[in-house]
Amino acid sequence: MATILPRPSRPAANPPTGPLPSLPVPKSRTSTPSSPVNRIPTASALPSPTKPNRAVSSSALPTRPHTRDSPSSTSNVPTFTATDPAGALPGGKTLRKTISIGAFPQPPKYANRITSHPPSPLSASSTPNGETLDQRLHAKTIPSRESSLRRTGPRPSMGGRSLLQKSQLTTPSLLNGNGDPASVVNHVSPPQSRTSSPHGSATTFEDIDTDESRGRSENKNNTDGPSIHKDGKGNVLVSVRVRPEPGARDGKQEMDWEVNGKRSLISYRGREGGDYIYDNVFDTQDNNARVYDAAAKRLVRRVMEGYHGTVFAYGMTGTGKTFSMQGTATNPGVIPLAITDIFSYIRETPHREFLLRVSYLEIYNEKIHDLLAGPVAPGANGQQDEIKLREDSKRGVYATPLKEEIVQSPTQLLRVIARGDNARRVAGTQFNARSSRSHAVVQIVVESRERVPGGMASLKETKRSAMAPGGVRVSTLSLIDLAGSEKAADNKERRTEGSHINKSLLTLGTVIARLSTEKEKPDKEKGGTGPKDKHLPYRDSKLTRLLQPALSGNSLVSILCTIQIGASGSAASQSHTGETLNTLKFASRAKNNIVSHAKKADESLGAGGDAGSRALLDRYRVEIQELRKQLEEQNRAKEAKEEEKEKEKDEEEERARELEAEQRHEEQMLEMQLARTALKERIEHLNRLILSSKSLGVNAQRSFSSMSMQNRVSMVSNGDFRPISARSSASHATLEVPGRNSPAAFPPGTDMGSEEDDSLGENGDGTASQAAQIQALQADLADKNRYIGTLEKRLLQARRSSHSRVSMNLAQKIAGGSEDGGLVAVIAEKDAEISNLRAQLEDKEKMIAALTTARTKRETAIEVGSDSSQSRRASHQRSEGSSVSLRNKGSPISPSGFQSPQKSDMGDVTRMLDEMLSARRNSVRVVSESRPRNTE
Ligand SMILES: Nc1ncnc2c1ncn2[C@@H]1O[C@H](COP(=O)(O)OP(=O)(O)OP(=O)(O)O)[C@@H](O)[C@H]1O
Repeated sequence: MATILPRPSRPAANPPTGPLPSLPVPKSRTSTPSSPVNRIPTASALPSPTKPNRAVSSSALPTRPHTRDSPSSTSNVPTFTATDPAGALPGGKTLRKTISIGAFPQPPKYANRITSHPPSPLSASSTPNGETLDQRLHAKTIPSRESSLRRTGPRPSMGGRSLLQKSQLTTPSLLNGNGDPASVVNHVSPPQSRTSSPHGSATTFEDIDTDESRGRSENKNNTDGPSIHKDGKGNVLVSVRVRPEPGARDGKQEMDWEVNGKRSLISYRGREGGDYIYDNVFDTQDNNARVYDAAAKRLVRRVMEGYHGTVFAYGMTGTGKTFSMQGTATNPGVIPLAITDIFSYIRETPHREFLLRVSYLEIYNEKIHDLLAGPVAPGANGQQDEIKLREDSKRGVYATPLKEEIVQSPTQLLRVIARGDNARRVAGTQFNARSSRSHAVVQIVVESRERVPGGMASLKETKRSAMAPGGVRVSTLSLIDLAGSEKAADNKERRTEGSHINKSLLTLGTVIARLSTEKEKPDKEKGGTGPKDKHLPYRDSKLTRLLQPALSGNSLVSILCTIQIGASGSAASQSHTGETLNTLKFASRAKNNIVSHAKKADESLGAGGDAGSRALLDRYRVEIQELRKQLEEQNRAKEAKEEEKEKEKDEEEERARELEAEQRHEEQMLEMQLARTALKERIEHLNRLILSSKSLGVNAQRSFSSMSMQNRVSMVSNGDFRPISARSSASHATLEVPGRNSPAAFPPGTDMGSEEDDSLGENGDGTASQAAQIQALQADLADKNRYIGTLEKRLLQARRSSHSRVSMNLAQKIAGGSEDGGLVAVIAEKDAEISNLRAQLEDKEKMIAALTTARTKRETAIEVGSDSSQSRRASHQRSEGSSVSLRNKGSPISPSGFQSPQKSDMGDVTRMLDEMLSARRNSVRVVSESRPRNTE
């Protein structure tokens, strides 16, 4: 009789250093097949029909009739009866600390979620016939437990225990319910199923389980059915699934076996037989959805809440491990259903944000391979990097380097896993045409954190605030499909694989068995140092090393053991029985020995430390922040650059405008210079003319004097005095004619200017003077023509240079009365000047014509005069005295024939010149008035 003593919880990562203890002999768990009656629950243990909760619990962990106080089986066939038949220690002493999966915090009640949430994104992963995964699940009718295998009539031990009603036994699930939202709503877990941690907090040692309490639990179980989990404490959820025998008729199972799903019981009445009761027993009729709902669903929920969780399938080759974990398109297994639930949970938890990453490895021949690594790159020697197992205080044991893929949808996650499945090593064996030759481990790392109210916008710049308000919670769901234990195969390769598989499974069994041994050893026996002393051979195989965190209690664990029961007398029966019993023993040991003290993962704050560096969510959040900042900086830099560019462009435009303005200014200056020069020239010229006129005034008097002499002569001769206008007698042109004094023409002592000489001519008779005047006028005319030509040329040039600009801006300038309006005025002035000069030209031409005419007439008159003088000379000789007296008086006597025409010609010319001069003066005055003063 063994006594289970209290055992302290074991740290997660504390490899034992003490000597190897001997292999466990679970005496305390041996059952006595000879007294099975005692292990069978009494009628009182049957669930009460007055407890409707039981049937609607989604947790509805199947009845676990604890029969640990029943007579034990033989030492060779340990059963679930792990307790001392004597019951608890005196005084109700706590014997061990265990946690029931049934006591895991329940998932939140989402009463309306079926109706209020959008369809699952998994709908993308529809079956070939268009069904979605959910649809498939809904369509699948969960077989009644009444269809459990019941081989024979009621055994004495089962007494009058009646079968549960179908409605009570159907395990409702939010995923595989009957599709009626109302019924789904009602199918929430009963409150008693989460007594230990109602709000999903860490499991605590309040869940201490004692033999005594177990005994009570059993009684309760017997009365309350599934509500046993209210108090019933298991440390791990262990389920056994029976694979249908190919070709076996329903109900015609091996006579030695009884599989009772309702009671979660498997009984074997053969040699070394006994009753085995687990958390769940699935018979051949149960489909994968039912298996998932009962064995993994709640664990997956807990993982989403922050617990580590491990589900693994264990069993002999060909018994349905892969079938249960992966399933088929129409009967999805634990992995796809877990994925569905993970994303459902994310949808139902809007106040948190999640990041999922997945890795997939296999342990083949004691080597770890990354199933997601893809084909090995050429040149890599045909081998992947060797993947090693490492351990740290935060992560526990982990494989590295291992590819992790971030996934965002169920479809994506399923695809990744399908990719890994394809890479997994399978081969045909004696028992399975497609036998998994490796242990396959899917790990889904779930990171989650509280959503930041107000979204990212409210996040400030610091990293710390980027983490606010809570830290990141990291938990891991490990879904493991172990390779099947098998007997030695003929094929060498299979033999090698088999030996590795068997060795690792054996180590797993040893570790689990030793957990029990260590647990049972009092501290004193172990040397008094507690858990440090125990040696658990985790390192003996990669599998146990990888499973170490789960087995040592850091994780919630659900073990699905698969068995196959052959028909009596069949070969399968013979060969399977031993393996099946081994599997059942393994399950029992695991059930009793693994102690879970799994706690909700801490929420790591900040990016420092291991946990922080692991939390991709944090890293990404920080990275997002930093990238956002970089983006903002880049935007700012870009804006600044653009502004600078704009400024440069503006400056360039400004420069171009200034240059243009400068050019325009230069042009204007040039034009003005030209105009100024022209005006200066003109002023000089006109001044010369005016001065000539003035001097003509002086000369006119002189001329007048000289002419008055003539006039006097004429007055004397004919008494007719006609004053001659000083102006009329002189042309400005005479000024430019070089003077040739003719003293003979003027009285001695008279101050005669050179112009007087000109005006009087060489001969003193005005002939030379007129010719000179004509010459001078012609020269003046040529000058003026040149001047006009120059002006016209310059004007043309100026016009050409500013034509386009002026024409463009003319209207505006005129309208705006801008300063450039002056240019127009200048042009207009120049036009006026040109027309004025033309008028002058015409005047001069007229003057020349008049002078020419006058000269002609004068010459004619002179000729006539010379003829008369000859005759006069003759008559003079005749009348000598009279003529001398006249000459002495100084009174020239003009012969009428000579004097009259000359006088008339001169009058015409003088009048003409007088008119022209006055017109000229007027025009000069106008021009000089309109000209700015500074042109001087
Ligand atoms: N519960 C079941 N219902 C129907 N078919 C099943 C069931 N379990 C297993 N099978 C079938 O049995 C065969 C072997 O199953 P599976 O490959 O899952 O076994 P296994 O335990 O994974 O074997 P191994 O360890 O060799 O990989 C498969 O063809 C599978 O479809």
